[in-house]
Amino acid sequence: MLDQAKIADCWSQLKGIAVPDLRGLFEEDADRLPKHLVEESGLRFDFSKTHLWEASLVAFEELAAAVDFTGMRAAMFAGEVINTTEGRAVEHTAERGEGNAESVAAAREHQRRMRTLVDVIEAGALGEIRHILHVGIGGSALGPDLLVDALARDAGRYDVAIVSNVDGVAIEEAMARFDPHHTLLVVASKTFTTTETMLNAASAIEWMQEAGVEDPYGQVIALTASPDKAIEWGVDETRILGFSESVGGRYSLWSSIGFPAALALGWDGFEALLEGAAAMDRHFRHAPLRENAPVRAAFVDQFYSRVMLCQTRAVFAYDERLRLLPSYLQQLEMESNGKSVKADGTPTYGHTAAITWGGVGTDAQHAVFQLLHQGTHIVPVEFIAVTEAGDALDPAHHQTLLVNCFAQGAALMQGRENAADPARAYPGNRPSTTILLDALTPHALGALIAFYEHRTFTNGILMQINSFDQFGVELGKEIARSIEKDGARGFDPSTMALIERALG
Ligand SMILES: O=P(O)(O)OC[C@H]1O[C@](O)(CO)[C@@H](O)[C@@H]1O
Repeated sequence: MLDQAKIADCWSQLKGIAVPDLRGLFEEDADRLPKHLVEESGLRFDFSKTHLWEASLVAFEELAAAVDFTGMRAAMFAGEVINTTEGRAVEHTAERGEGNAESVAAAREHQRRMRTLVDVIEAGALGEIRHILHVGIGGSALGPDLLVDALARDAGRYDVAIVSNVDGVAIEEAMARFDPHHTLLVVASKTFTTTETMLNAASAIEWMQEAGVEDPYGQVIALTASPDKAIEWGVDETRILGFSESVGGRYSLWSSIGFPAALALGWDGFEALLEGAAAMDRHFRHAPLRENAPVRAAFVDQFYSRVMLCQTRAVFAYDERLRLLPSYLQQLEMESNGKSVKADGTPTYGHTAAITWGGVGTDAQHAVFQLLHQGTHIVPVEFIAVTEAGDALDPAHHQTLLVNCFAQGAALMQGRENAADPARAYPGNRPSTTILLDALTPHALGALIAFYEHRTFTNGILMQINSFDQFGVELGKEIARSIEKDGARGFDPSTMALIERALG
């Protein structure tokens, strides 16, 4: 049983600590930078431009002890049922070889089948496959999409489209591009019941049938934790790649849900991704809290969200290959921690997940950075950049990209006074974190994504939230089903009028 009075005391203590000026923090402590840097797996996490200092770190360490952070972390890796509202263990790390032995062995067996299928497809056993049409949504799309877009854009192995939206415009675009005779249809759904995915999958089958593909179901691979449902739908058992129920949707890119990435990258690339994540798992498990990147990042998140009452956090990838990272993080962070009750069902203290938003640099500089520099909201910013260029053009491109990234962090902190012309003054003292990757390899991206997963989990623990359920998405789905079934009956006048006007 946690001591709630002690936890409340920790929060009061955190709120009572003076918030120093960022510029002053550097002036007062010549060693500030090394004290607020963590290096792991070719990733450098620079937390020095945030307002945390010795007193706040000590207070967060006390909070971590009060909420039994180490106990919760050990329970996750041991495969205990920490997703209590759904009665499940949380075992995405087993996919990377870190977890209880039985779950790791089960994950390895799933991976063995996945690898075989990658080889079989490469060998042409399913015909000449040129295109991969992956249909899935949420965690069954965002992760694979990020991986393929970041790592396989030049791999040239297959042309991959990840289609999620139920709006037919989305799948039509892929259909226009692909030849149905040479397309592998990958249906990704943990539950194999999600409306959007099942509708898109059915339309893809129709598209193949209309084009005269003899056996469209012979070109289907199902990625799911519900194999019975996939069989019922028409997929042959040999082409179903399973994964465990204890791997959550938004944590599932390491499992068979990552299949299109394994195809596009090749198995070695996919394995390197898993190894990078495993390296971050070990770091998260064993590094002391002060030197632990996901933990330090969660301290920063909690500080801005609950102490400074910032409602959002912004993530800017200064690398075109990571342009999908902000949307991936939106699901990971907001679906995990956007809750109002603690794991025990009682109301939470203060804000929970910040609203994650962002974009790519340098584009965002010419759009939203005005608000970051001079607006009234304080937004903790996260910059992600990569030392090694992703392009082969004039090095000026990459140099300009990096220079701009670092300049923005400096400008946010430094500010500039201008008493004579307030419109041109910058308050400064605005926080940012910078994550710098040596190179965007599968290993490094695996480590980066695992870092975000563990940071999200740590945030959940510090807030005493169960980060692994998502009941908030259910009500809207239920109402949609009821409208489909019964039409505009029994709703408020606004909803009924909309239904009648648009749907008749
Ligand atoms: O993989 P499935 O079962 O189709 O679910 C897709 C997504 O839907 C959600 O359940 C939310 O509606 C996500 O958590 C999940 O990633």
